[in-house]
Amino acid sequence: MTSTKRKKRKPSSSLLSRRQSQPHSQPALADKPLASKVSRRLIRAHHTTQKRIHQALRQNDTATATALSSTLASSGGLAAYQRASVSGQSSKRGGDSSRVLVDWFLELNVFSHTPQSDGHDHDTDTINNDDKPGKTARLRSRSHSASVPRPRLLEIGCLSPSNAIHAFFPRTRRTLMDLNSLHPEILKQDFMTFPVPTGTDTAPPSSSSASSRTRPRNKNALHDDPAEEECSEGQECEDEHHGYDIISCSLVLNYVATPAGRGDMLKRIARFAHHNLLHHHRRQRSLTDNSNRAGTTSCNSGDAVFPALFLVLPAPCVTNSRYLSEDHLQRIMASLGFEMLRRKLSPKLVYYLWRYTGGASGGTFKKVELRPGGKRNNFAIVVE
Ligand SMILES: C[S@@+](CC[C@H](N)C(=O)[O-])C[C@H]1O[C@@H](n2cnc3c(N)ncnc32)[C@H](O)[C@@H]1O
Repeated sequence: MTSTKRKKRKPSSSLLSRRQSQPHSQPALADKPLASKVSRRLIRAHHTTQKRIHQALRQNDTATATALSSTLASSGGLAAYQRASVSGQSSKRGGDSSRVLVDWFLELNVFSHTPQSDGHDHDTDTINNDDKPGKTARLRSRSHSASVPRPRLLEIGCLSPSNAIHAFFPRTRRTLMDLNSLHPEILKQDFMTFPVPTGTDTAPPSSSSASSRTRPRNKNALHDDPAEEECSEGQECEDEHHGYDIISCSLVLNYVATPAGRGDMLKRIARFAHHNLLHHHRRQRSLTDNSNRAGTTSCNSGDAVFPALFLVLPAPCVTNSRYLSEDHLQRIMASLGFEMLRRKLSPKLVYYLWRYTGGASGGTFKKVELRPGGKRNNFAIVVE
């Protein structure tokens, strides 16, 4: 008897390029996710080819590197990879890793309320026009007092500004970036060349200069955001110089092709966190001084959490690697000044919330075999 089973066709590179449309039009594609097998295959192939390109370059084999790069480009390149990742993020597939961060923030009392069902955090959203005044006022008074600055998010490797966490960080409080921007709000920016906030070891720079140094204008932005310039004279303009309270790096570290490149990314994240920590210390000192003068006590639950890093990796990177275990990752993170606050392991992903304490133990971490075994992967992080 002949089998009537029909083989599913792989999407050809021409199909992928047809699906690839003009810049910033991809969010519409997220509505039509690729089949999960297809997206997994695409993601794996992209990672493998990138790794081979780096290996070839290391061996000065430019011919192979060029050939591999054009293969990657002809199969859709980064845009196809991102589309496959967006498919993985679709709610039908249980994607959007940021929901875990939202749960943790609510649990840690970083936010005292859930955002409105319209997806806007009315508590902090200064650019919302169709808000009912009464509701906004109630939420505001429940949460932020004038002395508690609103937290700011930096998201590395962002595919969409509509994930769960974004409802808590309105546009004026978030910087979203990616090597390839899929949305006008997302900066087309390599995090590794994004300026570290200045004044890391000194007093904070003046608001206007810091603003231009730490937040390059989004060339893709639809319009300038007036709230960015809203600090009036004499008012402490926290957001202009305090950097980022939470850095999200979800499924980005594993995108970096080399172990040393991953270490460099973590080191750079630590520099951003360090800048923010100094700000928190300064603010805490001034709050304590004010409280002492007024005979009151003040506290902010964000101070027990921020600056922080939300890190998400494919689970096998830590559960089944020859070169990285969770203990080893903790040692690396401690060397950079991070302590683990929360951790969640799902069958596919591992999520972490790390608080930056500033107490970096230092040291270097080479690629050393920790767990031998034929069925293990080679994911590694090298800190030099
Ligand atoms: C698998 S996607 C992850 C998307 C999303 N954060 C998630 O959790 O599903 C990885 C993204 O990281 C981006 N990326 C990798 N290295 C980057 C860098 N140095 N700077 C900015 N974005 C980067 C890639 O362009 C890609 O879109």
